Amino acid sequence: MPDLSKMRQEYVSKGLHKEDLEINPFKQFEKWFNQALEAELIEPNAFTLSTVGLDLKPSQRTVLLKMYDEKGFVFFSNYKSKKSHHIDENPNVSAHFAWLGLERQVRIEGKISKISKTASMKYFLSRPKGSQLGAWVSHQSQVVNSRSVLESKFDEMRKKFSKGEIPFPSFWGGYQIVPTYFEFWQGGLNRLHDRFIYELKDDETWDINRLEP
Ligand SMILES: Cc1cc2nc3c(=O)[nH]c(=O)nc-3n(C[C@H](O)[C@H](O)[C@H](O)COP(=O)(O)O)c2cc1C
Repeated sequence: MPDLSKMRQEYVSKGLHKEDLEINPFKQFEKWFNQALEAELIEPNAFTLSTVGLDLKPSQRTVLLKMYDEKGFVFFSNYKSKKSHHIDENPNVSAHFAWLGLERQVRIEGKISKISKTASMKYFLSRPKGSQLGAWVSHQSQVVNSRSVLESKFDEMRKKFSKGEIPFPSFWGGYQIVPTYFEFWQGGLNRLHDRFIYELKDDETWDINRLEP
């Protein structure tokens, strides 16, 4: 095994200052997201979604952000997957974007719910046919004996839906995370990183505070 204790990245960015922050965390997210795009980071819209079910055991997985606005952050998934079972049991989730090429991370916490069927359908219809069929094929998070089972099912579905549009699967759709908390982290020299949190207050404005690194 390589000596991991010697792996050390010095963070050299100019830091994050309170006066540079947007008052609105969605605007701050947008600013950083655009910079992640400009920096051509790999899949900047990929984030880690954490859920906790009734068994209180946390679980994480990567999903892709497909839309965001000041209402929340949207991704799509199978509504019968492990994440969905957790979400049915407990709507409190967290999202984590690691933009390491910019020495940044963003943490978001909030409540999640399904988006409307109409909005899910609209996105489903915009997907490539292969992805649409993939949604039909996968009983996401269930055990399958072999890859060939999936490939045969894919062929079966392709034949079944060869004419016209592929119908919308009722067990698939979008989720929206509505944040109550954001943290923007910027790596700093000598491990003195900059961390700013935004917490939603009762009057719908956001409290901004710096955290120790
Ligand atoms: C880069 C990347 C992007 C992914 N995007 C999604 C996604 O948008 N939606 C999704 O359901 N799964 C996505 N996955 C797969 C999930 O990480 C996960 O394997 C799957 O959703 C099942 O998770 P669960 O068993 O916890 O429900 C992605 C995986 C990777 C590595």
